Amino acid sequence: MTVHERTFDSRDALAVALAARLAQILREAVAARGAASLVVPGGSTPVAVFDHLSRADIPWAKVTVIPCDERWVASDHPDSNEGLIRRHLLRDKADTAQACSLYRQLPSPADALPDIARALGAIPRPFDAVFLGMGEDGHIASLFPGRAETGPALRIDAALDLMVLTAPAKGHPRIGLTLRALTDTRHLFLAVPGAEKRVVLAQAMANIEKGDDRLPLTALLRQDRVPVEILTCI
Ligand SMILES: O=C(O)[C@H](O)[C@@H](O)[C@H](O)[C@H](O)COP(=O)(O)O
Repeated sequence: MTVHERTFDSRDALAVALAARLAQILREAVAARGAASLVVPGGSTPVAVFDHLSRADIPWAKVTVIPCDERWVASDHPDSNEGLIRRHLLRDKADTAQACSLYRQLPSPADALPDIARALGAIPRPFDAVFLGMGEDGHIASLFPGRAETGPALRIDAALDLMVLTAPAKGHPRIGLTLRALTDTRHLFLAVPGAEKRVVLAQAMANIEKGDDRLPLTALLRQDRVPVEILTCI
């Protein structure tokens, strides 16, 4: 377990710093390997980061952006994470970047799993950067506490990259990357904006010592595949 934490005075200061760090990683990745990959979260946290990052001078045509998870809706649906990426990140200087869609026009995520797994498998690994948010219930991506699907998806040694949430308590069915896939990266960033989330982060950290795995966030912090760079703000 390796965790580095930086605290910022505001959400925008956090977004500016994270966007600059991601831009540097992507630029260096393209220079070194001719291509770059970036996994990003949905929700509200990434919007300011995307807006700043979309203005960075990067060979964006060589960059592939992958949602860490997706709600089972088309990209023009307001709840779509791919739609969020296209509206806020793949514009301005970043309009030539590639988006890897985790959605297919099929009845359920399970129907599309083989095709999406094939598309994801075609992206060189490890990813260059994974950027995650967190929920106040300690979830990351679509790895929710207390859900039957989460246990197998948190096993780092499991040979699966994707997990499916079929009948969520509320909202849409989902598909998402497993902890194994989320940690198969050169750099991993976790944004934790606001006092409430910082309380949950502290609890997740404390749970490591207690061997309490109820929060998926604890499994992310405890793994030793990649250091977790945490950015927090009040
Ligand atoms: O698809 C999603 O909703 C995200 O991948 C999810 O895991 C998100 O990171 C958290 O729910 C935090 O969301 P906020 O940034 O809106 O607090």
